Amino acid sequence: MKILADENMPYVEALFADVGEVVRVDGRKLTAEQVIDADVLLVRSVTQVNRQLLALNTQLQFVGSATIGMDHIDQVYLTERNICYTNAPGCNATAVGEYAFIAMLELARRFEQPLKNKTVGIIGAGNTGSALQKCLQAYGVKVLLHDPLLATSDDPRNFVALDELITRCDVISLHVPLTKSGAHPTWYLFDEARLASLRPDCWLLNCCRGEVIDNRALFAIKQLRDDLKLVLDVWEGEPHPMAELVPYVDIATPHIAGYSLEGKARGTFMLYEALMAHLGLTAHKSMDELLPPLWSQQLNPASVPDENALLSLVRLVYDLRDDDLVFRNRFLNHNGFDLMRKNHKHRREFSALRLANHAGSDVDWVLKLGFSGVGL
Ligand SMILES: NC(=O)c1ccc[n+]([C@@H]2O[C@H](COP(=O)([O-])OP(=O)(O)OC[C@H]3O[C@@H](n4cnc5c(N)ncnc54)[C@H](O)[C@@H]3O)[C@@H](O)[C@H]2O)c1
Ligand SMILES: O=C(O)[C@H](O)[C@H](O)COP(=O)(O)O
Repeated sequence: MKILADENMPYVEALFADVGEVVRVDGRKLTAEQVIDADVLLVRSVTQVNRQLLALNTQLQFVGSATIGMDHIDQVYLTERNICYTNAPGCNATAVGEYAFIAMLELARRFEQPLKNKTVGIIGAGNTGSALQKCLQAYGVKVLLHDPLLATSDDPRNFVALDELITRCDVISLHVPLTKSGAHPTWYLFDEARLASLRPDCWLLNCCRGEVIDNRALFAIKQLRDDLKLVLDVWEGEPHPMAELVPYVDIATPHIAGYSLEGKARGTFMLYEALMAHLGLTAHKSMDELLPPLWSQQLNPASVPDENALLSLVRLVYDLRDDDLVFRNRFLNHNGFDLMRKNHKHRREFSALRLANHAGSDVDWVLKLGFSGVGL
């Protein structure tokens, strides 16, 4: 069995080598000729899996994408061809939730506006939106949710209309899939009119797909409104972000919000489990065997963190400023965006750090954020 796998997907050999021959490929440049004799295709968000890519292949039986987003997979075509396909829902949700939370703490410090006093609106309350909600609520920040699909499901949470969320929220974080059709399309959800309606001093974060915000309109509005603060991990037209926009973005990264080692390992592992099920085999490997220990696994904090100390604590796990700096220095280089993603040193999630022997303080909320505890 020939397994074609993106070169930037970790742990493929560890999990798939005894299922078949693993061949690594550059997912962005993958051609129909390379796919001709593949039985299994393991991709990331940069590979368009469609009629054109699979034109020469008659034996493909399984496509796995180690991502949450599915906008690069032509699901109708794969169904037509009777090819089994899957993604990895939720694999990097914690990473994205923690990224957005850390980004808010960074803005709070930089602009001297405590996060604790703000109301945060989450648009799209699925896996990544809920992971952010968990962090914010653990820290005691007021959260409003907008998700028209979940609002009409049996989800017990309260949801508000989009316009109400925009009117009431100081911070807005986007967590929707990119869709162009259906009852609630998200393509340019934040167009010129919506951007213009953001509250004074609003912080806008996009960790889902670049095209959910009209980037030209965003650039135009930033010329007029210095009060808006922006965190963009995703960009319209990746891998070529709009160069003029970058200097106006307060935290800018190359689509790596989901790049925790745990998230990446979980993504590959979910595909391993799905392929084994598809082949009728038992998945006997475990994800825990894959992850190395954190450089420092245990910390004995001096006091329960206030917002500044909390930021210092989360920076131990992930210093977002490093990724922002690298992005500004390199995004205009040839192939810069993709190289930053390829060479990204995946961070760890909060759970990799254990807080120990805390002197009788209430650390419950820190644990609820996702840190582990020892002897607390
Ligand atoms: N930056 C990154 O590294 C990164 C990582 C993971 C996911 N993503 C992107 O984020 C998206 C969301 O991920 P997720 O795991 O939360 O997905 P999810 O499917 O768990 O949740 C998405 C939610 O959005 C809701 N939704 C759909 N249309 C909406 C609309 N018009 N308005 C409001 N809500 C709407 C859905 O009902 C769903 O609950 C993915 O599709 C992917 O494109 C980016
Ligand atoms: O949809 C997703 O899961 C994310 O956008 C994911 O982090 C994209 O990363 P990639 O597959 O391009 O490595």
